[in-house]
Amino acid sequence: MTDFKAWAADDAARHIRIPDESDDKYSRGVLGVITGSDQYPGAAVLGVEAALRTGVGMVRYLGGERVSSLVLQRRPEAVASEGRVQAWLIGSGTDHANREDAAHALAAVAIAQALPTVLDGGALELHDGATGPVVITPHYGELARVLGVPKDDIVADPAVWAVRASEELGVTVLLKGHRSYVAGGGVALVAASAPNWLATAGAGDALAGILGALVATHTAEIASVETTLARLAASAAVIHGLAAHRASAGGPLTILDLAEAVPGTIAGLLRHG
Ligand SMILES: NC(=O)C1=CN([C@@H]2O[C@H](COP(=O)(O)OP(=O)(O)OC[C@H]3O[C@@H](n4cnc5c(N)ncnc54)[C@H](OP(=O)(O)O)[C@@H]3O)[C@@H](O)[C@H]2O)[C@@H](O)CC1
Ligand SMILES: Nc1ncnc2c1ncn2[C@@H]1O[C@H](COP(=O)(O)OP(=O)(O)O)[C@@H](O)[C@H]1O
Repeated sequence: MTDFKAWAADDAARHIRIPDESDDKYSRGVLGVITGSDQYPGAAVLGVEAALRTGVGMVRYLGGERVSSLVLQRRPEAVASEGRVQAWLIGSGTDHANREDAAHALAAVAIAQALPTVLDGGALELHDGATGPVVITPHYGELARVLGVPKDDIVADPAVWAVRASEELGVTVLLKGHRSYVAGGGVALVAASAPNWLATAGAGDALAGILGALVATHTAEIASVETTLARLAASAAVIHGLAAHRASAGGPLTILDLAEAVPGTIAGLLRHG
């Protein structure tokens, strides 16, 4: 039985890259985002919103015309054209069964670039063709789909399945739930900072955006230290949970409220650990 280390606020605080005076938008990290679809355009908006509020040099959003337009309406800071990126976030708000859409073709090109990549939603299965370090962010139902096992098996022992999935697939796994289990690079971490109010549509899309930003701003560490992706994934879950608490204040929350709470959450972590 693997021992999971509890990942807390002070751990997450050590995984936030603070820009210094030599930084520019490229040196801070550019996150390429291929998310959303005509069926689920909101997922793209939520992921981009969360990534920008987590802190990144630039978000490059690549997707269909309608989704791009919604993303830009909400976040004119996003750049909707191809160019240099340091990391990818792919798949939130896409359907794994639809391999014909524009996003899928873009994703195939992206995963061949050997850059650190977050795979979510309909892109989880793309881990197979990826050439760089990958972190996948399934919920229990999605991990069951990816591994081809009954969802009840995952529900019965999520920690064991997170480790098994990481070993079988050769990726870092962030298995989402009330407790989120992370396994990869030989470490096993658990984050349990979120209120149950977070069980609401779009929460996972925001988590993927937060993680995408952390990954894009730590690419040198990811290349040199094998445990980095796992530590960033657990840190994203902690930031997500703490921002949910801040947005909730004991009551219901919306995901845009959560995203709005992310900068204050990070500032609090940097002040107090
Ligand atoms: N605003 C937007 O644009 C939004 C877009 N979204 C996008 O939608 C896409 C589809 O994602 P989805 O997970 O919603 O797929 P969906 O077919 O419902 O689930 C498949 C089965 O899995 C299970 N299951 C689900 N959740 C579970 C959980 N947390 N924990 C455990 N089990 C869970 C459940 O199984 P059951 O309960 O029936 O056994 C269900 O039948 C994806 O790309 C996502 O990004 C969403 O983020 C919403 C907001
Ligand atoms: N009961 C709960 N308590 C705390 N967090 C939860 C709970 N249920 C779900 N979450 C969190 O909410 C998010 C749900 O993600 P996901 O199922 O992918 O949602 P969506 O697809 O709607 O974006 C995950 O980050 C998960 O950890």
